Amino acid sequence: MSVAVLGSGAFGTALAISLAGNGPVTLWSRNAEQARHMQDSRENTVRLPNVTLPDEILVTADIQDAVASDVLLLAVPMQKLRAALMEHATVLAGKTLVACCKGIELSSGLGPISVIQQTIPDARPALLTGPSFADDIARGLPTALTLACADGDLSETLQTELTTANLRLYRTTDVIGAELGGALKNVMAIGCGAAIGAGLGDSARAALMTRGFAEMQRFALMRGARPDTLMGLTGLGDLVLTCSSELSRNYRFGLCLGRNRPFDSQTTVEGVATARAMADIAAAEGLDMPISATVADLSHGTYSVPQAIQTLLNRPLKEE
Ligand SMILES: NC(=O)C1=CN([C@@H]2O[C@H](COP(=O)(O)OP(=O)(O)OC[C@H]3O[C@@H](n4cnc5c(N)ncnc54)[C@H](O)[C@@H]3O)[C@@H](O)[C@H]2O)C=CC1
Ligand SMILES: O=C(CO)COP(=O)(O)O
Repeated sequence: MSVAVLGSGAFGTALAISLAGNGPVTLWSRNAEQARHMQDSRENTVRLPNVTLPDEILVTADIQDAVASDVLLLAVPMQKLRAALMEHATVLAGKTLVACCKGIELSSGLGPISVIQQTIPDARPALLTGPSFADDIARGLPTALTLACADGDLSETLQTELTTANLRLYRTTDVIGAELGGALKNVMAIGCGAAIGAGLGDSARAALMTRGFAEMQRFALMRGARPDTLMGLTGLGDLVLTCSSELSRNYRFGLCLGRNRPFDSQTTVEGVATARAMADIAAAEGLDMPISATVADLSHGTYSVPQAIQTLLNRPLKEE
């Protein structure tokens, strides 16, 4: 089964490198100059520097090269997924499309699988998610991920085909749970980064992770996820990783908020839009999600860090 990756950012490049151990991989970039540079220099100097691209990777800006493959991995940010799909809707029709993004689309409140279903109705959608830094994958370090697909047979095929020497895939048919585990942990990572950045300490971070996880589960159950899915790699696993490592961009964004320092606006921080989407949906559904709402206000500049702390500490006392 041949594989192509659409999107040559940090994650797309890392996945292509790992998959190259299984055979030829096509890595598609929307930027022709960048594709040429990567193909010649054998490096993604912008998003994943200091890692050599194996010879098995063809980097191209020609979408026809990519859609010749059996499976297409979509490694673009969540808020860009719909535009990317719509731009190439004709050639993506009927394809197996594996979203690799983590987030909720702000304009629709939908996750990646639903966005694929809306834009390419006859595609076969799946999702690859879970705790993994692009840098770790690219360097060949061991990583375990979740492959989610509502079609059990396709799920097994993709699990086999996309497992590599350092990527171990677990499968699930709970696509809603898998989508939300990956999306919502980014919101909590921002909150934890802000707490550490503001000097609130590790105990505060543990409280935010635990109560944040309760919000993630509440939200996921409301949207129809299976109760145990978020206990796995896509929920708890990814929450632990991103709330405790400075390799996480969401966590680093939070650190900057907590320290009242600027953050590079070119860096992908999925949790900002997802926090807003999550807080808005929760409010509409009457769901109690104080940490998510606070992170949304903090990320969008409505709250200062001291205001956020006061808001959370002054809430009425309740049972755990
Ligand atoms: N970097 C990481 O360690 C991991 C990232 N992810 C997820 O992967 C997704 C992508 O993240 P990164 O690759 O890290 O981001 P990135 O910022 O490094 O790269 C994003 C890429 O998407 C491309 N892109 C943006 N809009 C596009 C469009 N309309 N059409 C085609 N290409 C477009 C950009 O040119 C860029 O190459 C995110 O949802 C992220 O949460 C998941 C796991 C790990
Ligand atoms: O999703 C990730 C790790 O699983 C990457 O996290 P960031 O997007 O915060 O860097």
